[in-house]
Amino acid sequence: MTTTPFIEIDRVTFGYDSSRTILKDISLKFPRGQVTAILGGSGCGKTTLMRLIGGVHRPDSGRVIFDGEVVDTRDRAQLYRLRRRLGMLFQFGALFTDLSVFDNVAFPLREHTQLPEAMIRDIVLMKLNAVGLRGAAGLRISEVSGGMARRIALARAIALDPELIMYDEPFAGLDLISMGVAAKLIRTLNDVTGATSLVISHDVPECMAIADYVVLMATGGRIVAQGTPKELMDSMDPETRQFVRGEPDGPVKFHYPAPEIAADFGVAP
Ligand SMILES: Nc1ncnc2c1ncn2[C@@H]1O[C@H](COP(=O)(O)OP(=O)(O)OP(=O)(O)O)[C@@H](O)[C@H]1O
Repeated sequence: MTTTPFIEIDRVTFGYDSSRTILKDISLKFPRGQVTAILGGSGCGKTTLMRLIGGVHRPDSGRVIFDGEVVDTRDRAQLYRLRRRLGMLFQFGALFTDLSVFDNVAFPLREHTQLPEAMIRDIVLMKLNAVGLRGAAGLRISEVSGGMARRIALARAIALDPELIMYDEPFAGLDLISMGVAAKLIRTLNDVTGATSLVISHDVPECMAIADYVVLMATGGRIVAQGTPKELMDSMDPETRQFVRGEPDGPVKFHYPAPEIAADFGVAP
């Protein structure tokens, strides 16, 4: 087994405009074949990090290294090759509502390969089978539930056998059972396909249950802690504890700084 990370974020700083830095001097490594979860509150820069890995944006400084190759957003040929090896599941990964479940999963295969239709059929059914929805191939998107839609989007994301699968908030808006199904699927797909997975989420228990390695990220892309789920659960660091245990107050305050409550309501303290 090689020790070279599949993805390396090397001292990356990035802002959408010069007035605000979203990620500041971040370094991370994602090992091949593992599920890494990046946990963090809303707006801390998780999706931005994923976009940088996908070559959507260019870091202001630092490098993103994909399987030993520095990602260069100006190199169109490289980007095309890179994206072919990448499956991205966005938070609201839009399915084509006027197409059937089957045609949604077949879409990337028809777009990116010259495979004959008979082979596309076999691959689509295999991918749908992997997410437990082979029987739903003929349904229209309007006929499926939210949890099913998420699984169809996943089948579509793995249609081209990506080496890296990135999930943006895969558990958002799912009920507990669908959440458990989604979590187990991410783990299983990673293991059976030999892919490397990156899960971006704020659902602590689900990520702790399936990830090999967890990174805790705070505002400004600051890395609070990283380690195995067990290491983080056992951590005595107050900020890490607050994060993984979901305690409302700790070093990160629940209340935005405000005057004393009595002063705001005009009553004597
Ligand atoms: N295209 C954009 N242009 C300008 N600012 C953006 C853009 N996309 C995101 N931002 C800002 O960058 C910051 C980080 O956003 P990002 O989506 O990476 O956070 P996140 O951790 O994924 O949050 P969430 O969990 O809410 O999706 C936010 O303050 C957001 O408003």
